[in-house]
Amino acid sequence: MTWSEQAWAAIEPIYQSITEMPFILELQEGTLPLEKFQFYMIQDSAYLEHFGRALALIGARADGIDDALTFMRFGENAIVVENALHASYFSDFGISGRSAMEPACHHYVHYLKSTAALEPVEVAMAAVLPCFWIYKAVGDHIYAGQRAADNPYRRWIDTYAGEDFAASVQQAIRSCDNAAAAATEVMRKRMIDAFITASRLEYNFWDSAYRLVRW
Ligand SMILES: Cc1ncc(C[n+]2csc(CCO)c2C)c(N)n1
Repeated sequence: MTWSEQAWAAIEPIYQSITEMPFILELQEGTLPLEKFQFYMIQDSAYLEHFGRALALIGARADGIDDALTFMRFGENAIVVENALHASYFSDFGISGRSAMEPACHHYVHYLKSTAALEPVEVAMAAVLPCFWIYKAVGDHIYAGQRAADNPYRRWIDTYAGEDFAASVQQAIRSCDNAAAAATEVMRKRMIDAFITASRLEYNFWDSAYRLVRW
């Protein structure tokens, strides 16, 4: 079993719970209350900026030049996506300006940034992988199950079910598998633990948006 197969098996129950969350079900049906989507978008905008910084830091710390370039490009892309959000969704969904991070976003972002800065780089790579992989799986899941033709959240769904995104996800998985193959068993276990923690934080991010959890 490859490291990534092992990692996904470890978060399968978390992924299953994510697909059953009201936020995801209602996003798929197009019935998610606007206020909850707005909360999510505002928090995601802050998330993307800091996630981009964490990715760039992992790129700077990567052992090989290929991984350095891969993660620097991921970092750039996260900020480009953030800018695109501001340019399109924010006006479409009546959101303006930047907002402070609420607890779930704050926790997730700071977990990623401290891991990127202070943990071994392979652990940091594993910590950012759920962001790619869970979004891909959730995007495909929602895309396959959507019925409402006039879903107001359709563009969001299309973003993560697209081909370009699929290629990035494969690349992120490959980088982790390569790093794991060169690592000790203890390090591989630490990578799995980081992958599980970040997956829990993904769950929390959506759950807190649904419940509008503020400080
Ligand atoms: C909380 C949260 N987690 C993951 C993503 C997904 N995501 C954001 S940027 C990016 C690729 C970076 O190059 C991916 C996969 C998100 N939007 N919000």
